[in-house]
Amino acid sequence: MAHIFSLLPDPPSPYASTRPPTKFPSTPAFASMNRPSRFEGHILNLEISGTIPPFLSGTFYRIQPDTRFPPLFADDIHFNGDGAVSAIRIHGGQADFLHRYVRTERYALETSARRALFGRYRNPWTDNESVKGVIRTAANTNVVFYRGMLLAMKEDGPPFAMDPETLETMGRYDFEGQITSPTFTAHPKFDPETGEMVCFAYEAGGDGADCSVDVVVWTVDNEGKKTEECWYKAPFAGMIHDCGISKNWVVLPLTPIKMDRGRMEKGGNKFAWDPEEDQWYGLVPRRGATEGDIIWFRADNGFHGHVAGCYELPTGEVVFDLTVADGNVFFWFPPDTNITPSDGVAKRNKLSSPTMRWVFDPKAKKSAVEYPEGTVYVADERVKPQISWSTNGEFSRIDDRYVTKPYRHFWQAVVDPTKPYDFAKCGPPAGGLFNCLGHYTWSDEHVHDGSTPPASKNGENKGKFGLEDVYFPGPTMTFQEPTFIPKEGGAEGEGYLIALLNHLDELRNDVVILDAQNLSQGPVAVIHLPLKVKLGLHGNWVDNRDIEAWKARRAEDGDVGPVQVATEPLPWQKAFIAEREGKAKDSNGTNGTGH
Ligand SMILES: C=Cc1ccc(O)c(OC)c1
Ligand SMILES: [Fe+2]
Repeated sequence: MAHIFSLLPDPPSPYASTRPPTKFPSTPAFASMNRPSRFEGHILNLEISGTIPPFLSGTFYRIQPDTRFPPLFADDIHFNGDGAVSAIRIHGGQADFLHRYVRTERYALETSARRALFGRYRNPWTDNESVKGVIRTAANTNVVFYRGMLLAMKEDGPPFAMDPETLETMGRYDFEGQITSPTFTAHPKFDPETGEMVCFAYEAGGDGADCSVDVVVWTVDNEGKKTEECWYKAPFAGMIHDCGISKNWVVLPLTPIKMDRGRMEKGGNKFAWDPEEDQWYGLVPRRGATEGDIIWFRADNGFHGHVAGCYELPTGEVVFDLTVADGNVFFWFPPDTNITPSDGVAKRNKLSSPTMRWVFDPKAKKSAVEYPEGTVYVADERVKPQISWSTNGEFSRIDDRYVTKPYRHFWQAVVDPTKPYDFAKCGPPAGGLFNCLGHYTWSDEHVHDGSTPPASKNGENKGKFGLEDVYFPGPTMTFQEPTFIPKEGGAEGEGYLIALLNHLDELRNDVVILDAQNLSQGPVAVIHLPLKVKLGLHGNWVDNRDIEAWKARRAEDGDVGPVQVATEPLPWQKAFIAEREGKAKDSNGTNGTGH
């Protein structure tokens, strides 16, 4: 309940215009579960209902945007908030909590100024002059355990390395100088057979804010050495948020929300939804690729969610499963014409978001098409989903030991609008009505391990394609992305599911742990947080043995040694500095030898 004083207008004051803004906007982007929390801290021994299996020993890392200063623009969006990482440590049936911001460059500068300096989401033309040339990422989308560090990542900039134990930020990470692109994905994938990390970046050609169509895909091997790098041209400057990897291929879903430099220079949005544009899928070889090896497959308009599985059929075709919504999920990036943002929210809440299976043929015929920014290699035939499972969820996760392989199980945060919702207590469901957790099991004929034929192709094949096991906790709660915890030595999908639960009435979070094979029976344990960590994006479970083993390897006398963070500005920053110095010389005339 808002305190009465917060409802009053600020009294007139002669000083009001000389100080930075002191309040967050009263928009939905800053309300309910998304009202900034802005704390850091540690809680020893959280309250628990039920019983955490005693053999679970590890940390559930999570990240959420949590804006620190009232934004420069009152219509600012959730995705522009500063990355804040939670670590829920589980050991011996007990749980502790640690929560800290990622110390990005943005964090440091805004702290010194005690105010917001960076403007709109991924639009440097809206920034304070003093931060031009600064890496502006908020590192707020994923936290990935990588070779003994925790990488906080957002797709508009490089990752930042944190200490997995203390959550102290060590600095920007450039893979020991091997990766210096301006942008880097928040969804790298790990090949469980080879230990390789396959990762990519889009808008990667220039300074990371110039709407370039350059896409790059890398592999970093099990020793941390970059072994593959290949650059491609996309048909337009859109978003490529997640990816899929099979043994030999990478799939890059290009979503029809489009950047426009002219719009950005005028202070507008980074992206606009284009309802007329296709959804595209780039298929590239994982090894030895050259620019012309990409095949861009086109399909009817749709909005990509997150990827479940990706693998190859015995015939060599590539199966790619992800949720695809039938409209603009990011309603805050409306089309340039013909729609008002409020229209957008209403429509978003009516979208359906099934899990679609696409099957791409690496031998598909393609043509080189000349685009203004370069050659794009487009498949001659359009594609359709092979099947569409009406799961109506998002944030698909699988048993990560099955990345690249035929898999059977996936889990999602699920929207079931037929279940009761207590609007009086909760108001509109911030972040979407993800009121259920779902476990889905593909039936035998849809697990193509070589023993069963694929389903009919390119049909309008909609419905259920296996078992559904769904948990609905009640009318005042929604879920965030679930993460699978494998049971040691267990078969695929045997283990637990862990997720943040939002109490929309109390504005507080719990952490639920469920038997991954039996969600509908409800949690085996609920860890109660005494506060709200907000709505976040992604998380990962890291076994304590991995944390300990890497701690030893990263010690001064360990075989790998301490993490080496970036020591030099990125190439785009060096070019920016050189250009600025050049301009300064030209304008003040001190360079007498100049041209
Ligand atoms: C789909 C999630 C998504 C995509 C782009 C982002 O910048 C982001 O920030 C939190 C989140
Ligand atoms: Fe994501």
